[in-house]
Amino acid sequence: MSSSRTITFVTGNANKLREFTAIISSLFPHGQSEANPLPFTISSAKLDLVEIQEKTPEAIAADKCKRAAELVGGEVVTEDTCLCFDSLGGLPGPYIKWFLETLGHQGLNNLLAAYEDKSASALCIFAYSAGPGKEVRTFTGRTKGRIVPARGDNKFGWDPIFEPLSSEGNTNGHTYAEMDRTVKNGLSHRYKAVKELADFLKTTI
Ligand SMILES: O=c1nc[nH]c2c1ncn2[C@H]1C[C@H](O)[C@@H](COP(=O)(O)OP(=O)(O)OP(=O)(O)O)O1
Ligand SMILES: [Mg+2]
Repeated sequence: MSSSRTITFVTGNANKLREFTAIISSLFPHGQSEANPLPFTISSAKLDLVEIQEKTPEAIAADKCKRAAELVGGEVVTEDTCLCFDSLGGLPGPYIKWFLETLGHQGLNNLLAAYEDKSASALCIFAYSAGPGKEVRTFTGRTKGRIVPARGDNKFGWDPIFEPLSSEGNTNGHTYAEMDRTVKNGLSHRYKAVKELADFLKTTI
């Protein structure tokens, strides 16, 4: 496949795009050339797509991807991130964006004040479609951790309040926000989902 193949990542979130680009490049180390390690070009479209209200994140992700393919008229990926609190039966889940915007880091901690169990998981679902009307595939990654009072740089969403379990990798007890980018990008929910996506894309080259 020539490098004219373009996959468009449709997202309104610049941080997601930055992490996705870093992670997927690391997963195609022997692509076209050192300068362009990917066997396709990643482009991005900064569109804030409507997200339907559904219980399963896969259903939300698949619907968003289907509409992205129609808008772009070609090969697309979209991504949905959930933050699931075990004590709350998985909520806020796909609605974390609005909970974070409204409550902030302290308010999210407060939601768990009544519970001893602060465990949570970060869930990432990438969805891929080859084009308008084509089947949507989803790829899921989950990293387990717990919700803590904010620590580290406040640069990306709920990173300061999510401390991955030490069993997830070389965490040093750090929150996502306290980690070097390369450490987060080696153990994150996003890394695991992009790994699945990359394994699939390798079968399409
Ligand atoms: O690794 C992450 N570390 C910290 N926070 C994160 C991460 N990944 C997503 N987030 C935040 C962004 C948004 O507040 C919510 C997910 O909502 P979500 O709809 O998937 O993202 P979005 O609307 O910002 O971008 P998009 O246009 O791709 O839907 O969690
Ligand atoms: Mg969104």
